[in-house]
Amino acid sequence: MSLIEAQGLVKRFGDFTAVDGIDVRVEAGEAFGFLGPNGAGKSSTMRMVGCVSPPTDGQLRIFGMDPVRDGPAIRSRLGVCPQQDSLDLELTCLENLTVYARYFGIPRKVARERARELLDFVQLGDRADSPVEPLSGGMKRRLVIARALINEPEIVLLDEPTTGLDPQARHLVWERLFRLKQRGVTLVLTTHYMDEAEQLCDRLVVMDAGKIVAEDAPRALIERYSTREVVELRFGLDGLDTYADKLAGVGERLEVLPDRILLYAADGDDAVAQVHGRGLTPSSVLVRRSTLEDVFLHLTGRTLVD
Ligand SMILES: Nc1ncnc2c1ncn2[C@@H]1O[C@H](COP(=O)(O)OP(=O)(O)OP(=O)(O)O)[C@@H](O)[C@H]1O
Repeated sequence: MSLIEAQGLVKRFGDFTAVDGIDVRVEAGEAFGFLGPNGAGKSSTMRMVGCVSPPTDGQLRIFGMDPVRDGPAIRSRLGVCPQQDSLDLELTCLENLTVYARYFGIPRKVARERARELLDFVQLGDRADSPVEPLSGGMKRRLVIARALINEPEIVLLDEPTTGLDPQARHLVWERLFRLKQRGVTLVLTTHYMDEAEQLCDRLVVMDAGKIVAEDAPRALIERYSTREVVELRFGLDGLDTYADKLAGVGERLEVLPDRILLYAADGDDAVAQVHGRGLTPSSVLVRRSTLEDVFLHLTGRTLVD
């Protein structure tokens, strides 16, 4: 049995359809991602899975149960890290965890022991008795992860786990999430960062405008929808379409963005030689590996982050 199973899942707000008939299966022990730009319907999906927002239509089963009928039973086995940290700023780090533990009816002594272990796990052991307010954004995010683990959940839902964090803080969060996965916890996360999706997810769905446009392992998606390498060419901002016409036939495909042209080719250096062979002199040339951003661009014609 899959831990999460959605079929034709729909969420509407009035006339607006935020989630438009998606099919998803999440298996035990995997890290599963919803990748898409702002407004794609990722959070709305997570809120349905978290049993805080009832589906408008379709089927949803979590641990084989119905989120509307069996919400409390499902929630007792879920850990939730919402997009907004929602910590109690006046309490200490430890108290934030022990107070949260009460919602699950965890005995006080057990809660305190677990809270201390979890604070160590997220590298906040030395902050147990400090107030939350002065913590950095990255520390607060790790505290929310610790809080989400207080009921020893089988699935942890993470809505944009590193949005707003600096690179170093993001890496610390990623590293803790890797550890969690190693412990056998199933992770379900949303992100609009393609590097986060590539780093963390075993499998993901690409979402756009409420629909799933592709599903697979990150590498498999890149192999299917992009080329091995990409050449980024800059010529100044004007006349990119004219340059694109002159580049017809170089590489397998090209995309014109507002500030650059992307040439998709198995061999980037070979493509660059062809660009020069056509008498073109870009102001900058960058050869890089394809990413999920290229997959998204190919599937939707738009970039993930504007
Ligand atoms: N309670 C609501 N009432 C009306 N519209 C909503 C509501 N919640 C979400 N929406 C709309 O549904 C769409 C999808 O929102 P959702 O938050 O699920 O997207 P998302 O992919 O998670 O993006 P973000 O990263 O910005 O949260 C958006 O256009 C949003 O404005």
